[in-house]
Order: sequence, then structure tokens, then C-alpha cells
Amino acid sequence: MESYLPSFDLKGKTALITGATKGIGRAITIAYAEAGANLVIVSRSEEDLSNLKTQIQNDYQVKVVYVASSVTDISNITSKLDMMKETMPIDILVNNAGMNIRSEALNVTEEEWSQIIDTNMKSALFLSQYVARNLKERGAKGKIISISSVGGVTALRTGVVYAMTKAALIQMTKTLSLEWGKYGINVNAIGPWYFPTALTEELLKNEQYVQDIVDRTPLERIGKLEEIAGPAVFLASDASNYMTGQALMVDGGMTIYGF
Ligand SMILES: NC(=O)C1=CN([C@@H]2O[C@H](COP(=O)(O)OP(=O)(O)OC[C@H]3O[C@@H](n4cnc5c(N)ncnc54)[C@H](O)[C@@H]3O)[C@@H](O)[C@H]2O)C=CC1
Ligand SMILES: C[C@H](O)[C@@H]1OC(=O)[C@H](O)[C@@H]1O
Repeated sequence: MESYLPSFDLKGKTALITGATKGIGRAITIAYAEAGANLVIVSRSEEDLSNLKTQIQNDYQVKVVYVASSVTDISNITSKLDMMKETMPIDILVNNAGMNIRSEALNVTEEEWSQIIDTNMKSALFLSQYVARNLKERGAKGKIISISSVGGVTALRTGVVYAMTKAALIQMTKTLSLEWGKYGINVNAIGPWYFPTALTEELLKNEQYVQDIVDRTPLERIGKLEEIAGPAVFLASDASNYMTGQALMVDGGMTIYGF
């Protein structure tokens, strides 16, 4: 029978997600479990990680291990990954962990710079490097997905340093896809517009702010967490095997809204 429907399932694959216990990272983690992936979940809270592991293992027949660490402590994470790479070799990496301090450019400080830059960019590059080295050693194909933002391609009022990191993740995606395509590693990014998470909670309590978002969004609403998990499953699955170096804007149309 002639068929062109690719597989979206992740059975037999192992995915590492940073910032896995809250918000967009949690939605992606659970969607990956639903798609059959084994999971290596990374966040700072041992309690949150343990609770999420228990929830997932109660609901899905997948293996879950966790690494409690700041993503800025790369050597701590990679030393723990080294101990599990025989049993849980990483096939899919989601660079999700991120934060923002919304200072105007006239007021931003070096401390804010360092905190945002290190959290949003450092682990994305060095965890990608770690996973790619391991994939190359194994001769295995892999997928690397970084959570950027519409703020990486258009100007927002939510901080210049954050925007720089999100634009950088897109350029990192393009450069790594160029270098690693020959190893069968697909490197892509996702650029969300607003989704309801702890990161945006305070902003989305302001009715005028939400109206400003809606006024700039052709679909006239903010996103639902399952609507960011879908593209993340797509980019992790065989359905996207001929895509690399791309930044998928998951934005309700916001980035095409001229006037
Ligand atoms: N929610 C939104 O509207 C948008 C979010 N994003 C991006 O999506 C990603 C996830 O953000 P949300 O889920 O919204 O935020 P969130 O604050 O709900 O979750 C962020 C996760 O990253 C973790 N994290 C933060 N700093 C960390 C560190 N140093 N070490 C380890 N884990 C750390 C947090 O513990 C949390 O689990 C971020 O990269 C953010 O920039 C991009 C565009 C829009
Ligand atoms: C859409 C942006 O990325 C959004 O803006 C913010 O202030 C939050 O930090 C979100 O990431």
C-alpha cells in the first residue's frame, strides 16, 4: 500500500529536556512520554523532578531519570550523563530552560546580563556539543531542538539581553545544523509567542497587556501548552527528518503581522 504518513512516535528514543518540570518544558516532557520516549529530565529542584518522574512512570511505560542541576553547571550535568550514557544514550535534546529579567536597555546591569546569558545560552551550546559528540561516537542520528522566541526575530518590549539570547539560539541552530548535518543530526529551533507559564504569569494578569498581545496576533489569542508540544514532537520525530537549521515560529501569526 502506498504510504507517505511519517512516524510521529518516539518509542525507543531517549530525550533530554532542560527546565522539564514547569511550563513549556513540562508540556514537552509529557508529550514526549505520550509519544513513547524515555526521558532524562533536568531542572534545579530534586523534589519537582522526583514528582514529575513518579507522575510520568505511573501514566506511561517509559524510563525516566533525572538530573538536579542548574543548567549553568555544565560539568555537573555532563558528569551525571556520562554515568548513564550506556543505558540512556541521548537521541533528542530540548534546550528549553530559560529566564528573563525585563530591564530597559538604559538600565540593564552586568549582573542581569550574566544571569540571562548563562542560563539561556551556555547550556544550549554545551549540552548540544555533549549530545552531538555522543551521537557521532555511536554513529546514531539525533535531533536537537532549542526553545528560542519570537523575540529572537522581532523586537519586543521584554528586554534586550533576553532578545539577544533568543536570536543567538537561532544562529546557533543554523551553525550547528551546517556542521552536524553530515552526522545525521537535525538542529532546529522553536520560537513561541506568549504561552501561560510562570515566566509570563505576571504579564498575563494585566488585561491591557493581554489585549496588546491579541491586537498583534492574527489568531487573536495566546497559545495553549499543547500547541507548543505538538511542534516539539514533530521536530523530535522522523516526520521532520529533512528539516534542519530552521526556526519554527509558533506564534499565532504574530511575526507576520505587518499592519
Ligand atoms: N512562556 C512563554 O510565553 C515563552 C517562553 N519562551 C521560552 O520557553 C522556555 C521555557 O519557558 P517557560 O516554560 O515559559 O518558563 P518557566 O519559567 O515556566 O519554566 C522555565 C523552566 O526552566 C527552568 N530553569 C530556569 N533557569 C534554570 C537554570 N539555571 N537551571 C535549570 N533550570 C532552569 C525553570 O526551573 C523552569 O522549569 C524558555 O527558554 C523561554 O525563554 C519563549 C517564548 C515565549
Ligand atoms: C514572547 C517572549 O519570549 C515572552 O516575553 C517575556 O517577557 C517572557 O520572557 C516571554 O519569554
